[in-house]
Amino acid sequence: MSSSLLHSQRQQHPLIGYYLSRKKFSKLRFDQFLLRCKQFHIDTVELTHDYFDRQNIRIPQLIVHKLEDDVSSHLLMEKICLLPKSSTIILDEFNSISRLLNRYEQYSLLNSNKNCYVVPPFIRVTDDDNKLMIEKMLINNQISFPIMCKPIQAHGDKSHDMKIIFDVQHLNDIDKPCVLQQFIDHDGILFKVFAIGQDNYHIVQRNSIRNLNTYSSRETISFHSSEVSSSQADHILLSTDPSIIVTFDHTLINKIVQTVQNLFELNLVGIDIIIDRKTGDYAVIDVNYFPGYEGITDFSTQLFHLCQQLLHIS
Ligand SMILES: Nc1ncnc2c1ncn2[C@@H]1O[C@H](COP(=O)(O)OP(=O)(O)OP(=O)(O)O)[C@@H](O)[C@H]1O
Ligand SMILES: O=P(O)(O)O[C@H]1[C@H](OP(=O)(O)O)[C@@H](OP(=O)(O)O)[C@@H](O)[C@@H](O)[C@@H]1OP(=O)(O)O
Ligand SMILES: [Mg+2]
Repeated sequence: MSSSLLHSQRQQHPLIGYYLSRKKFSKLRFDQFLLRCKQFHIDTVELTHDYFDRQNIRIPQLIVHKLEDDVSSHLLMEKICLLPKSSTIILDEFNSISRLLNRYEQYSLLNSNKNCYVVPPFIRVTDDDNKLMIEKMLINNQISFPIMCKPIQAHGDKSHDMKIIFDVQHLNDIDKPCVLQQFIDHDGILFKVFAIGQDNYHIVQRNSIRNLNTYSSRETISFHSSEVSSSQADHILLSTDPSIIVTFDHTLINKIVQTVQNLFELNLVGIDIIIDRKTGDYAVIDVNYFPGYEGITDFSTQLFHLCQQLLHIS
């Protein structure tokens, strides 16, 4: 076969572009996804901030990304936004992702369609709000202590430093801007729902913060989310009672996933759910785009199937 023919055949292969941090690449074992693409004659290319500035490049039919909040990511994002909508599918669309980047907006959107779940009551605190104003907002929104203080920004390095505040006297401990949210006792069990496209999700159970109704100290507790809800978490706040068993209703979770995915229009999404031990309500406490998928052994295969589906190839 002549080299020019080989070249033109190669041009026929679909092309997937990807942009992930080194850490994310290795945690997801993304090399296995790339290998699968190769086996199925799908070309892949790692995107760099200047990829689209180069001559004679191929435009990917699909882009898989988890862009960071840095200059390279921003430059690349600008270029991707200029691509014709009809030529490239973006996994996931920036517009969809932007709906959850601010925790207050994320919770407000969740609140707009909550027929199968609740969102623990929350308020937004800006740099301009003083203690008195915050106290008033808490009362108006029927939020009682303890409360969670979460950075307003939902993703990135500085977004996972949390605090639990136990009384009004400690309201000065909050870091603004933030969201203050009612702490819900949930028997120290968290359900992480990892979706990979529509109608394909996995439920992973993790340890979480124990019930605080009998917690005696009023001192503010600070922690990083990963200390309490990652698979390796081992924090004094975690539930240590192995006799507590929390079961969940599959049908309800199914409904929650569908509702949340439709609201945010995301393929790669993680939804964190706790069950209120007093009311039995299912509370959505966090929505993450392109999460870690830890515990999902064949993530690369499932991502590959999603790409095939989106590209209409099999
Ligand atoms: N309203 C709440 N009531 C009780 N516990 C909560 C509440 N909100 C959060 N938590 C606990 O705090 C942890 C971190 O909260 P959250 O999921 O909002 O943070 P995050 O930084 O967005 O986490 P992730 O790393 O999963 O993105 C949860 O996993 C859960 O254990
Ligand atoms: O790395 P991990 O496995 O902890 O994945 C976490 C992921 O970090 P990564 O994207 O750098 O992997 C986080 O992203 P940023 O908010 O920091 O952007 C966020 O999505 C967490 O919810 C994920 O934890 P999970 O919900 O899956 O437990
Ligand atoms: Mg989160």
